Amino acid sequence: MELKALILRAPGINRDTDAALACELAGARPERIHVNRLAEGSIRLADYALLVIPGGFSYGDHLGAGHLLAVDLIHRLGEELERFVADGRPVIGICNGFQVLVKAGLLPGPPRQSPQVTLTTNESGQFECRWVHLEPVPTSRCLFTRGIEQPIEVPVAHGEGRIAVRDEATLAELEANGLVALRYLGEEYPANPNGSPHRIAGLCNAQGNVLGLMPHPENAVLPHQHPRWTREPVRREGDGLQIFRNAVRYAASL
Ligand SMILES: NC(=O)CC[C@H](N)C(=O)O
Repeated sequence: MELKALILRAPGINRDTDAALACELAGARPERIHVNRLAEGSIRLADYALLVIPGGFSYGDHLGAGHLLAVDLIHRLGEELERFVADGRPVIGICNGFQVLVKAGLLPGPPRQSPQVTLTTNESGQFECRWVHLEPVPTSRCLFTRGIEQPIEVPVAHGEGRIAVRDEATLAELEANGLVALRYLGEEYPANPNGSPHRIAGLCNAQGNVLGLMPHPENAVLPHQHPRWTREPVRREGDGLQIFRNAVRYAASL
């Protein structure tokens, strides 16, 4: 049976069709659903195998990117979301979606009273838009990066992608618990586009079924999306597709 992926829509989210294409290429059936349809109960999150919170500028990035959509989700759909995560179903938040998951307390999770981790303005003080190299962390618990052994190339496009942690102990805890899923391949700007400590590009939860990342794997699924596609040996597909395929494969195994 074909697995259904829920691609969340909300005011200002703009990469939902890209995320839908990535899910489709990975073998799932994407449905782009507005947050209000879920909140009013006409659509149930529990009927889906996979949840994607795409990138964009939800609610105009007011009060900090992802903040208002996080508040919206927690207040209107908090229990459903927590159940979805507890059931082990895959959730991926991309860029603005990552910011939403962090600000909702779902990453690194479990929800805590006082957040230890947040995402804030890039060290450069400006919006950063370019392709970057990412290395999956082999010791991570993340199900989305399993089996990806080589660095991957995907684009970034964000203004608030720098991980900020409460203290060094929090950072050490993220590392020790296998919650760092992806790193930028290079410490210095522009390889590390936002100045995140430990080159962190993506975090997962302790169960490994929730991944948030600043880069956009959904924009690196087709060979010709790569900026050098005419100048390098022909690719079969974009590097980012592996992440979606892993999610679909895992969801099918549940
Ligand atoms: N592409 C995105 O999702 C951008 C996220 C957010 N609006 C930022 O600028 O940081």
